[in-house]
Amino acid sequence: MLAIEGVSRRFGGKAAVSNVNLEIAPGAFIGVIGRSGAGKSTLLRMLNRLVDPSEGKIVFDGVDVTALRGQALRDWRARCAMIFQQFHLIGRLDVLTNVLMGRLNKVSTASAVLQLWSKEDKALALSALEQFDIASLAAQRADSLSGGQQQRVAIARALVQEPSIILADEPIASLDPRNTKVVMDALLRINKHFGITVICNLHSLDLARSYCDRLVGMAAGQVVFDDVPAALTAEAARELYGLEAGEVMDSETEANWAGQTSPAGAAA
Ligand SMILES: Nc1ncnc2c1ncn2[C@@H]1O[C@H](COP(=O)(O)OP(=O)(O)OP(=O)(O)O)[C@@H](O)[C@H]1O
Repeated sequence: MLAIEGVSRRFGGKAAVSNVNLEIAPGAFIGVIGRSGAGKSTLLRMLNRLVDPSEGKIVFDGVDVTALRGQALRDWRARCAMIFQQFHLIGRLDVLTNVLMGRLNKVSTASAVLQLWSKEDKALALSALEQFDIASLAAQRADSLSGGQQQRVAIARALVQEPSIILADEPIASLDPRNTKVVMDALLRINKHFGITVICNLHSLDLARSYCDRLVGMAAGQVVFDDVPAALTAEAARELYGLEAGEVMDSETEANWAGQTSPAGAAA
């Protein structure tokens, strides 16, 4: 169980996240939604300690992760893998080596520096690529891949960390609709097949409703909605997004929502 207890983060005098309290059960697929600047990225970054809270605690299975230092903090970051909008691969290295970077925390410093990967690590990395139908790209330079392929490599790299949680910060923001579906399906597969908790910031409400089993809506740093997707009515979404509502839900979407009681369209 991941518990976020009274967590806030200020930058200067400005509160980016204010007194957030959430309990997240293992195996959940959570969509964090809300308008630009609502505090979604800051919340995710605090979970794996890229940003430290100004107040409050984050507790995972009884351990206060906000207090971790040194190797214990590195272990937590490996258990709480992060996927970014811009993939963060090393372009000049081949795909397999990029995935193996996810094993860095599991090997000795000497092996890591010399990139002496064991057969087992290589097999694991290849198998992760196979999960997402990109094993044939293993020897290619990462920067020769399409955006959707690069994001799948980033997801494979996260998977070989053997994480308990995957944090995805707008993972499809720079992808076209076809690659968006491929990448969201990959996250759903990780969630359903491996039981890994996924917490995903999403701009598109349709995707959030289709793929997630719980939506956390943020506004001005606070959680203002926390429920199953079917509970997010068009009216609640308009309140959440204010002037941005037109961008994230068109009139056709609103009409669909009116009669919809359960999420649809996601591939298992
Ligand atoms: N490192 C920082 N220094 C100063 N202010 C910051 C920093 N990071 C975030 N903020 C501010 O905190 C607020 C929340 O930002 P955050 O990026 O968490 O929002 P978001 O909901 O993820 O937005 P978006 O959807 O646009 O990415 C914003 O006002 C932002 O300008």
